[in-house]
Amino acid sequence: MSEPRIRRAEIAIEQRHVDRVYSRLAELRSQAEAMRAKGYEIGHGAQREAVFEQASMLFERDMMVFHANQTLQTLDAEYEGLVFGRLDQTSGEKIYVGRLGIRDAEFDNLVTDWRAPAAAAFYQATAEEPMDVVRRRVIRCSGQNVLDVDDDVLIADAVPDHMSVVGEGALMAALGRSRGEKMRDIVATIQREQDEVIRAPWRGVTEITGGPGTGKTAVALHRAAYLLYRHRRQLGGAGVFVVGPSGVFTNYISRVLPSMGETNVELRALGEVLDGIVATRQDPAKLAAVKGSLRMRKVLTRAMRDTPPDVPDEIRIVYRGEVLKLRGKELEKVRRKVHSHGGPPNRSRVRAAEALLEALADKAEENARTDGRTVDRAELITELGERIDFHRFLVVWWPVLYPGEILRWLADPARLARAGKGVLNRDEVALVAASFADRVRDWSVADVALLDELRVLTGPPPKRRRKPQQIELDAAPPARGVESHGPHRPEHYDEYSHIVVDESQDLSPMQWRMIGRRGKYASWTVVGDPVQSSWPEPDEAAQARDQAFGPRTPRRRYTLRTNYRNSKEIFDLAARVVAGHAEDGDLPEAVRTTGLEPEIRMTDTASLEGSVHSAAKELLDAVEGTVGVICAMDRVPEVSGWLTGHSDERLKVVGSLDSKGLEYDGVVLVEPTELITESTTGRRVLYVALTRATQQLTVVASGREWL
Ligand SMILES: Nc1ncnc2c1ncn2[C@@H]1O[C@H](COP(=O)(O)OP(=O)(O)OP(=O)(O)O)[C@@H](O)[C@H]1O
Repeated sequence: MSEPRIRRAEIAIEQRHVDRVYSRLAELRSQAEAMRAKGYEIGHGAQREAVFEQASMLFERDMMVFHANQTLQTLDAEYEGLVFGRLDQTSGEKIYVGRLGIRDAEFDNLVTDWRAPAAAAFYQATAEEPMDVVRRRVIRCSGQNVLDVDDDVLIADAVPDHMSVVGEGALMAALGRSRGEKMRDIVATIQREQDEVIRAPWRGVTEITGGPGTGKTAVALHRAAYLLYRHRRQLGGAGVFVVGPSGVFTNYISRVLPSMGETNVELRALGEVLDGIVATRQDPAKLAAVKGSLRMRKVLTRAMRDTPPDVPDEIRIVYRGEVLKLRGKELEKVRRKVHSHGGPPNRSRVRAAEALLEALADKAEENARTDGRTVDRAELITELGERIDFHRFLVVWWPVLYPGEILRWLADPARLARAGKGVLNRDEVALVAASFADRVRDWSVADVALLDELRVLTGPPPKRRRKPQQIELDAAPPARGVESHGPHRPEHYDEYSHIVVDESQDLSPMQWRMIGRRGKYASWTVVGDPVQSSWPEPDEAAQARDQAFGPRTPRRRYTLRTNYRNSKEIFDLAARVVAGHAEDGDLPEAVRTTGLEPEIRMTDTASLEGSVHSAAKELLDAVEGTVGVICAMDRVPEVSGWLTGHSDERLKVVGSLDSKGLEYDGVVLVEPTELITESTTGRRVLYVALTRATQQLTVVASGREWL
């Protein structure tokens, strides 16, 4: 038989199995639907029963509906590409590998979950170590239709006469396909070195390093799915937290875990870690470096303890016909004394009241001494402590402190200089104060870590009294865990069982502290590439990172070395640009060639707009998937304006720092020299930008310095 006929015959064989799987899936679906309907029936019946019985029936109803919903949700999430692999073993046995395990009515395996130990050989077997696998087959489907198959023979001598072998490499085919707006999962083509990291033990700290495009993000997300499958009891309840650099990035990766049926994972950008705030604005690099440094702890502590603006600077209170007064300096001394105990100010009002009363008693004693009188100190303290005018003064003099308010105070350079004495230099004070001066601006990403630090330093504000909540007995409570927008957790939740940090090389020390607070009991997976780091103080960040991990052991480290994203032609240019800023061993090896060299288009400033416009148009015509136009952060609004004429949804304009972790089929890189000069680690930022393209890259530049 000719190769195309063999291929068609093999596709037909797999189609028969895939048909069996989907018809079994339809059966399971209708069983789950029937269970849900039965659950609701119990609920309806319950409305007519006594309250006690009602409660237990409601519980049963909720459990049934919850399980049925969960099954339906999983079945629907895994519907696309449900079966993707097949192993033929030396024993003659065959195993189908897929997104979830499915058995037929006789409990025989139709599909084995990719995370199950029985499926490990699909990823780990090689010709050197075949693990009893004769042929490994990747099956590519669209919906329920098998489109293609690709085989690897691992034990050539063991191939029986009737066994056909087709195709040449599912990986290369997958890498060559066009990219969409959202990242795809890679379950069908995970490579051995990646699989080892995905299946590494869950305890302790697992570090994944590697150059751009080596699949670090993909591996970390698949690891989260794997850990939840294998260790659901230990990790599922408290939950997994995934932190990425920006909202654009978390949106980009948001499809991967749900496509593997995982909804019990919270995905947040660094600007969204603190509940109630969504920050997307990036401070200029120099400012972000000051705000992110550990020195800010001292600055914030002092700022919080300083006298708040607008508090009264005198107390006058009449006690038994005599006016007792404490003025500015005396009041400041009392404030200092209260803070010297170190407790959070929002928990220290009672202590503040006591200290004020003591100071007033001292004052009364001082006055009395000059007149030769005596004062009953205890009586004075009790009497004044019950007075309404004393309490009115106390609440304004020792106000509840809110983190945002304290940061806004620091717009006053004199106040910031006091808080930053010996810690920040004059330029830094001016820079930081100016950034808080603009009240209309929302918080920046770097501010979020400062707000979180202050949240802990100030302590929780006293709770407002609320009306008791009405409990509606006949309203069906939503079953926990089945909402479409992920799990509900209490505010400022810090009990995650596993934390995944992506692009960790860019976390500032203050950001490490913020994430560390949420991982007090967690094991960690930390992903990064030191060569892509835009953080200027790596040692300080490493120290803060170690503190975040705490005593967690063991620590294991994996390095991924193959760049799956960029063509060799594109990566060679990126490697040239970063040469001298990275050790050779830190750069990955790109394995795919396209024959398309990146294009460097020289232009002058006046023609820049036209050149960018036409380069973007050409790439949109040339590639099937997305096109990213990457420029310096400051230029984003301008470049977006240039391209408003392009109505193609595949086109995106993105600032250099926001391009971290993303990828496009075609990239237009605007004025590379500006990326180098916009920060102290600019050459690395340029390296990141140059490694975003999977197929074609056009650099539009008015100079050659960057080369
Ligand atoms: N085994 C694989 N099979 C198919 N595609 C893969 C595989 N490994 C990685 N890829 C693809 O390579 C690209 C790069 O992966 P990913 O974004 O995870 O890399 P990264 O190391 O996080 O890169 P960066 O550091 O540049 O952000 C993605 O499109 C990913 O789907």
